[in-house]
Amino acid sequence: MFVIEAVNPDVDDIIQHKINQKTKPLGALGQLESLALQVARVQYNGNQQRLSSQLQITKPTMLVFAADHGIAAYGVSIAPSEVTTQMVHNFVQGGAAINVFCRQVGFELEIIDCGILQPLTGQTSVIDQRLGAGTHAMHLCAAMGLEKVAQGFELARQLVMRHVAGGCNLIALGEMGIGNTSAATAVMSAMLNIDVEQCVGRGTGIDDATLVTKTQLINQALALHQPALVSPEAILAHVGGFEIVQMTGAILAAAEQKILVVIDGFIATAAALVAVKLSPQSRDYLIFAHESQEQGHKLLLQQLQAKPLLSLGLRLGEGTGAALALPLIQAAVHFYNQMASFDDAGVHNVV
Ligand SMILES: Cc1cc2ncn([C@H]3O[C@H](COP(=O)(O)O)[C@@H](O)[C@H]3O)c2cc1C
Ligand SMILES: O=C(O)c1cccnc1
Repeated sequence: MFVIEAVNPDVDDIIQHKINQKTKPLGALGQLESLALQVARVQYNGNQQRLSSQLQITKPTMLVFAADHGIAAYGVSIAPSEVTTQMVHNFVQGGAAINVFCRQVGFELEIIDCGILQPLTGQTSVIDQRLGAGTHAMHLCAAMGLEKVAQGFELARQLVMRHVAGGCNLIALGEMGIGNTSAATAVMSAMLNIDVEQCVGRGTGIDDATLVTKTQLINQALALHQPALVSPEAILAHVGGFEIVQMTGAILAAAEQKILVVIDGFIATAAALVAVKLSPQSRDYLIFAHESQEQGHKLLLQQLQAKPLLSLGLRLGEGTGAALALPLIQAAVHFYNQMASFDDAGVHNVV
């Protein structure tokens, strides 16, 4: 369905040489160097002619996908599902952490209702891409039908294509959905065939008793659907969520459009895992912003061979870690564009 090409590696050596010739000891900008290489690979895509143009990040856009989860009614979170809608309202008012950080770093922010329980009433800036009023409780029946996955992918693709047509060349993905660390855990466990106990965590900060319930319900869901979990799409349908589906679609669409995608925390990384399973080529376009506090995130990142830029002990989601990573991505772009080479600066004799 998505046509995704890996980045063309033909000018990789030239890019790496340019980075190596900057006036600094070899490798001294650490992870910013691999980040600059990644941005340059994506933006030049093997094209010699393009090498003379500067790297640039244009209209960086944070897409926050919101949805509710049936399992949230069974005691897996610190908050009830109503808080999802309340937080979406907060996003619209500009008062949430993601609003603050997006304003600070220069991200455009767009909120997408993928299926919260109670849609906001009246005229709002929220994009309506609803797949339902929350998913079904996954430990009792499939979270959604398979057709919702295809529908969600297509809605996300149209959304990303609109942004690319408007001049955006970097998107970041965040989410809001009470209970969605449960869905992301189930997706991770099913995709990787790893025990739930190794994937599950405390989400927004649940206590020991709630963690026991959460683990048990996720195990129950996976046992119930086991025979049907035959493909990434089937896993999304049975134990995923509307926002996880649309984040997966947005990643695939961004890779199709050959633009960079910044991945936030555990839930967004679970969507990235599904996207990379569906299209290994999409991995080239992904920047992993941070390692969150969620227990399974480290293992999930390892499985994707991802080395995140930040580790701040965040456990919020919303795209907050991805927002905070934008200045680092810009720093990589700026050093690549602006730093003098040894020849330019007349600096020599560095071994
Ligand atoms: C007030 C509030 C604001 C949030 N903003 C993001 N999340 C985060 O917490 C949820 C996932 O955690 P769990 O699976 O434990 O419910 C998601 O909505 C996520 O974005 C929030 C959670 C709360 C309570
Ligand atoms: O890592 C995340 O994305 C995360 C962790 C806890 C709660 N919400 C999101």
